[in-house]
Amino acid sequence: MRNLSLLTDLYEFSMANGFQKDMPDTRATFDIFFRKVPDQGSFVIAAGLQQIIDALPFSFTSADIDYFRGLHLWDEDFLNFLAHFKFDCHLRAIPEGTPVFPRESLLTVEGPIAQAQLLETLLLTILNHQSLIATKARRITFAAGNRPIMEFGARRAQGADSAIYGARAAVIGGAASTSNVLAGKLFAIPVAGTMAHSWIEAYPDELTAFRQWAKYYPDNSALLVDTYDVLTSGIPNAITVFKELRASGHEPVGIRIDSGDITSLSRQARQMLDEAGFPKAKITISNALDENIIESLLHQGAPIDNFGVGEKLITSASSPVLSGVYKLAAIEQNGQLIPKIKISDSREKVTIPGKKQVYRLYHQGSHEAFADVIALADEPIAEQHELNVFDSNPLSVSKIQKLTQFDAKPLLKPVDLKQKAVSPLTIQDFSKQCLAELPNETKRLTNPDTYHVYMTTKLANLQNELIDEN
Ligand SMILES: Nc1ncnc2c1ncn2[C@@H]1O[C@H](COP(=O)(O)OP(=O)(O)OP(=O)(O)O)[C@@H](O)[C@H]1O
Ligand SMILES: O=P(O)(O)OC[C@H]1O[C@H](OP(=O)(O)OP(=O)(O)O)[C@H](O)[C@@H]1O
Ligand SMILES: O=C(O)c1cccnc1
Repeated sequence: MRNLSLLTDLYEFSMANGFQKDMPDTRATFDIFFRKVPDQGSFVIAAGLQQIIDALPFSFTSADIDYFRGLHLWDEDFLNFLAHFKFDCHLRAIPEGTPVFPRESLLTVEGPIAQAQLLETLLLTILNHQSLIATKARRITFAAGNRPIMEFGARRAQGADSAIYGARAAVIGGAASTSNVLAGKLFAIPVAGTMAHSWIEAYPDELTAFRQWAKYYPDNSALLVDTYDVLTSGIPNAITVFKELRASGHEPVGIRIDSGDITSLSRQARQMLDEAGFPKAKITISNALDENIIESLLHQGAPIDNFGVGEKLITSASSPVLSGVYKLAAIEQNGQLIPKIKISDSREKVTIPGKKQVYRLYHQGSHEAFADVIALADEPIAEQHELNVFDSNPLSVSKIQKLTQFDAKPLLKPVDLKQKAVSPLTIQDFSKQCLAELPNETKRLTNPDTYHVYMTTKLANLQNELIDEN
């Protein structure tokens, strides 16, 4: 495992140095949340917690300390603190795969303020990346209906980490497999693939190339049919080889089309394969696909069985940033909890103070979620029969609402840093169950209905008091 303890911004160390001198006994609570959902969707799929767990507890080696000393920024007292501190931060997090909404804490850190501050950048880089890609993958898998998505993005990912952890996140978000072998090995994800154009180009002709492939992989014969001409060369040659395969006792897998007008090519390919006696041969499509193209292709009636999706998924190309932030919510001094707020001219940027819990609210006795509510951690929400709340969106009309006949499930759970990793496919299943609980209209790809995130009146009052005080 790599040591990522230095993967942080310099200012975190500069602040930690001052905190350690001015308030060594102060504990702090920080929240991670985001304000906007990529692609104007309504939810984000939380992902990345396992890699945060893998990176903790963090500590510094003597080589790190020597490096810090060479920066000439901090005194020996602080270097000594960095060399010897005992990690004492406690994390609570919403489990990976859960759909989460703006302003909700996905993860909270409670610990000595200097240590908790040092975690900001590392935690954000992991959660922002994986949650972004899991969310994009979920959009793409929704568009594809029940057709499997193969994640093909490694070559176009922004570097090795994005390829590896992006593949993990893509599976959490719904991809069935990855072509990325390292991700397959590291995370026990199914690996899958076809062939590249180089295979066909390397042989004297397309038919020979297909025959050679069928010889080595008689049961994995997904032939790439667009190197020369799909309809006059690729499909007829594939059909010839499929007949030979069948004669030798093997059933062909299918074809992949990677260019041209996919609707007309897949339609004609389907007809040719059916007429040749191969109605079960699958048609796989790739070529800069995303959720919009996939939705359009299926709307046009293209008979596609599988999708290979690379660059637009692994980079979340249409919306490449999830701006999760790490904000101080409270400090604890001399046994007293003091809620903290960040005020801004922009209403959207005013933070929600205090140590909090996030609840998913269900219609009583059902699995139908209708809203979330952010509460102070010590409010007994689950036991209440009636709840007065405000919309947590500072841009909505601030009107009190009375909620009744609900069941409330707390989402933030204590994180065990020793917990064993579970497979991304298991997390995908969990994610699907959580998504099934949400109202359908909030899951539309375009203009989804808002899923309300409320805050309790107690929390809203606290926020208003702190705004008035500051
Ligand atoms: N029927 C269709 N409806 C909507 N989008 C399509 C359709 N057919 C293809 N596309 C998409 O249009 C884009 C076409 O891109 P491009 O022009 O690069 O492809 P191409 O020239 O056919 O292939 P290449 O350049 O890879 O040889 C791709 O994103 C592809 O997925
Ligand atoms: O388009 P993506 O969604 O990223 O899917 C992966 C792409 O990677 C391969 O292309 P390759 O690198 O061979 O280049 P190409 O675009 O010329 O086919 C493959 O043929 C797909 O087109
Ligand atoms: O296996 C494939 O077909 C594949 C893998 C990566 C990128 N493009 C295609």
